[in-house]
Amino acid sequence: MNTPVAADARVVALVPAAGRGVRLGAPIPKALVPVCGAPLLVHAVRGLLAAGCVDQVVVAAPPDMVDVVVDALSEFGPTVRVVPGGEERSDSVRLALDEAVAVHPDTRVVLVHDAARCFTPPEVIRGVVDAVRAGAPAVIPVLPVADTVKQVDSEGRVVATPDRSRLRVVQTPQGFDVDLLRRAHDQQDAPVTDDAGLVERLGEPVATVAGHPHALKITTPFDLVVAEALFSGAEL
Ligand SMILES: Nc1ccn([C@@H]2O[C@H](COP(=O)(O)OP(=O)(O)OP(=O)(O)O)[C@@H](O)[C@H]2O)c(=O)n1
Ligand SMILES: C[C@](O)(CO)[C@H](O)COP(=O)(O)O
Repeated sequence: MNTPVAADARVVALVPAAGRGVRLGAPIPKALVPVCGAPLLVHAVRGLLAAGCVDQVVVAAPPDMVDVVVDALSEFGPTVRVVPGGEERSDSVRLALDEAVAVHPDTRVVLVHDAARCFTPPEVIRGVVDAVRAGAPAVIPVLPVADTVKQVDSEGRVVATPDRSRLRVVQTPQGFDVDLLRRAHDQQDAPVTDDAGLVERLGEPVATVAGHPHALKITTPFDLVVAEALFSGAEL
């Protein structure tokens, strides 16, 4: 554990939103696709700020659509900055981190939150921030696995059945001590699907807190239907 972070230390949320959304198959980048009356990205930023523990948001936008994203987020004013994203998700995170640290060198806690998890409940966001503030250098929200999971080989043949009680599904936001996240990204040597994965490669501990089914990642058209059904009546 690190020393607890001062209660007034700056918390910045990085929002990678530069993906194309190939699996969703929409004609525009996924972060700009409307759901429940607003683009995914707008819901995601609104949710972060509504949690009451995030001081600044830095969004990584599709590089050819920075102006459109700035426009879509204009309601939030200077609390939200937009930078061009990169080729891979981790590139987008690194570029947003560069911006956050350049603009606010006093940042201590960094969240990394998928635009695609746009209905993440505030208690999940607060749970992650509280755990980092308490001294955990890396924190991820997780859910237990409901199905049996098999490991297969390249031909699709089952090679193992991992013990389900030790498996977790990982969500965002993932929270980090800023220096650890910087170090993890500076030393990235192979592709990775989440930021905690980079921290694990450094041999540093990653703590877990409770995730929530509503923090689902909108990935496919089915997920969009689920999100509309779950949240269209909600006050967003
Ligand atoms: N180069 C990239 C790729 C992804 N992301 C972001 O990372 C988050 C999680 O990625 P995912 O849900 O896989 O989005 P896409 O990469 O857009 O989806 P797909 O893989 O279907 O194209 C999304 O908010 C996405 O916008 C990003 O900022 N930069
Ligand atoms: C970061 C993440 O949401 C944790 O589950 C996930 O790994 C992102 O994966 P994607 O393929 O970039 O959506």
